[in-house]
Amino acid sequence: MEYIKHLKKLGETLFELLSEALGLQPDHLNSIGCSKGCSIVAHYYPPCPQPELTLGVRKHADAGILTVLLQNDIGGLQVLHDDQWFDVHPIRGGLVINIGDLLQVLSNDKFKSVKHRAIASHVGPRISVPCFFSGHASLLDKPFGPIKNLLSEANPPRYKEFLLKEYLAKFFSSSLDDNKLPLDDYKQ
Ligand SMILES: O=C(O)CCC(=O)C(=O)O
Ligand SMILES: [Fe+2]
Repeated sequence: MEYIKHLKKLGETLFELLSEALGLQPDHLNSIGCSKGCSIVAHYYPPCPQPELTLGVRKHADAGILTVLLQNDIGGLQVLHDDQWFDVHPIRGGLVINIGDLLQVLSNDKFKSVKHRAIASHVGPRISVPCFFSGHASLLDKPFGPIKNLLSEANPPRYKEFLLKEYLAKFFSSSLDDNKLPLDDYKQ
């Protein structure tokens, strides 16, 4: 599909920029497989007669590395900042880029994953199409943790190394209980 081809190119460019922002060589994040493993999901939120009683998608941060989200013009996506929810107003032709938990780990907390949710609405349908970059499949079996070039005595690792397949299993079995996040087990 044409859109996927463009997404892959966009992903590579974003990871180049993010590498530079971390003070790394521009190809660093691409070279460790960050722009691979891209999966696309389509959400369809029908109009809701009682939106105050429910949510479209509950509060969460994306489990992967980076998310590129396309949405139609209905709106409903909100991000949490300083304990307040802010609407992410749709911009025609615009894409929303979200940092995921795994980029938070790779960057040793320099980049923070963003908590977000989708609220329900009387109007609709709302359609959103996130593309999740979760990394090359070969990353699944190797120890995963903050990028070593970023670490120093002044910037010690904030996470111990873990296996991605264990982390992903934890993420997908996590409950609605917000008090414990899948990454908490690896913080140090
Ligand atoms: O529908 C949206 O805008 C958000 C969907 C989402 O957060 C997700 O699929 O992870
Ligand atoms: Fe999400």
